[in-house]
Amino acid sequence: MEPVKVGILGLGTVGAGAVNLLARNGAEITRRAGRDIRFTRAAVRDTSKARECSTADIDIGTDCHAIVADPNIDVVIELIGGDTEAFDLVMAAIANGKHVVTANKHLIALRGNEIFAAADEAGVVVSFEAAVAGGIPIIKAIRESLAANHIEWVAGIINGTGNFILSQMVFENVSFDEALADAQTRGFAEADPTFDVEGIDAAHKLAILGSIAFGIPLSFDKIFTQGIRDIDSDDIEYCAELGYRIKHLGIARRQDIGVEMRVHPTLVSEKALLASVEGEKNAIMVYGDAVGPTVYYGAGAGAGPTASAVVADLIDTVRMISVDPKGRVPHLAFQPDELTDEPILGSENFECGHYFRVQVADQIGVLAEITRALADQQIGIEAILQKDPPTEEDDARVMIVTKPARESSLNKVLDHIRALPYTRDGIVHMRVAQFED
Ligand SMILES: NC(=O)c1ccc[n+]([C@@H]2O[C@H](COP(=O)([O-])OP(=O)(O)OC[C@H]3O[C@@H](n4cnc5c(N)ncnc54)[C@H](O)[C@@H]3O)[C@@H](O)[C@H]2O)c1
Ligand SMILES: N[C@@H](CCO)C(=O)O
Ligand code: NA
Repeated sequence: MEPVKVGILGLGTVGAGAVNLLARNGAEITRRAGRDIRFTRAAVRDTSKARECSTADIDIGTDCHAIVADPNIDVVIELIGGDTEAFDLVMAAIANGKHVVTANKHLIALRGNEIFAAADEAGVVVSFEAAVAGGIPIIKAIRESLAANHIEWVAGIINGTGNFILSQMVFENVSFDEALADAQTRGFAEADPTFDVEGIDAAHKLAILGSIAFGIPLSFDKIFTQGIRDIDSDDIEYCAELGYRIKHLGIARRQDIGVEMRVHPTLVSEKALLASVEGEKNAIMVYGDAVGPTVYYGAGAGAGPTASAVVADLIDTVRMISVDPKGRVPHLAFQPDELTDEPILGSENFECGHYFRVQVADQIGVLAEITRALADQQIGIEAILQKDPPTEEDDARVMIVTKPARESSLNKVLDHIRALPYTRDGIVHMRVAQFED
């Protein structure tokens, strides 16, 4: 049989990784796919630039549009990133009847609904395993292996750069900016690293996870998103004393009234599995009603791990080229006409434990006032810690971890505390993970 001919858009970290991987494992990949796979064309910005892969057998040019229009190309791999040019190219590839593999979570999170509708219409497949948690097979796990479950929640560390920075701050005493620069040098960070530190990249990935877990359309713009920039090293210390690590998590969770979709710094019990995930590693927990909690751990970024997912998608694509489109795994796990518009809840409806730090004048009765405010809202206390602040010696810092409570109730407590005469400005609030593993 003729080899499957593949065109690659972009030969950066992931593109070069994919070329190297196919070159290294080509014979074994053919045994799995049932056909030879060849990278025949690639488009790059600068043809004179040295590449991290051999390009001897690849026809290299600068015109992505020529590749997506080439009748000799069966599959297009999009690895240029972004949601503008990449969108036009993916849509053109689909219109030309080509299957597409992409690692671009930004593109899928923002434009996936349109892309999948066009792909279904054209009878082609758009695969995106590499887009969420790089090499960890989380898309396949949720879409296929857990397909019999009612999925109740998904929670995970889904940005390697952010987790790397937090690990460096805790264990190496490195500053935020130094750790970020290190992550950039190592090739984990996005082209625009604010996507990593402000939680946007994690929100892109959570949009995809929530959609395939719950059967809802991609809803990136409704995700509550906070990054890691404002995490204070004092809170890292206090939380450690209380038995928690601060991790940046993406959480998608069902409630009776809708779906929570949130990305934020989260206190995780130091005994929980996610607490021990360090550096650029990712880990995702998925809770299905039949299977219970499951965990997926591994490299969420980098050339080799991401290429692992890209090439696996390519093999899957080759295997199903001859399959009736109606018999293929649906792009968003549920049949396209079975997606439901469940409400995505605002933060006032989040239900979880809460951590807050308040600085007060150190007077008799202050702590009693704070705990009374919590009791008035029926919020239980999990732990309390009191410390002297680094400077103002007549003040005290009080840190409280609550039992799970609706955030609107917690906000009433914080408003009450803020209005007390002895409360200083700047209450710190973070949410606490409440899942068991
Ligand atoms: N690096 C990772 O660890 C990782 C992991 C998962 C997903 N991703 C995603 O994979 C994609 C690629 O990431 P990367 O790390 O390889 O980025 P990269 O910056 O290393 O490579 C992208 C390449 O595309 C080229 N390019 C951009 N526009 C082009 C155009 N119009 N024509 C030709 N070439 C063009 C750039 O010059 C660059 O060489 C992104 O969507 C990224 O979010 C990356
Ligand atoms: N910048 C991303 C790359 C993988 O998607 C991260 O750090 O997780
Ligand atoms: Na993946």
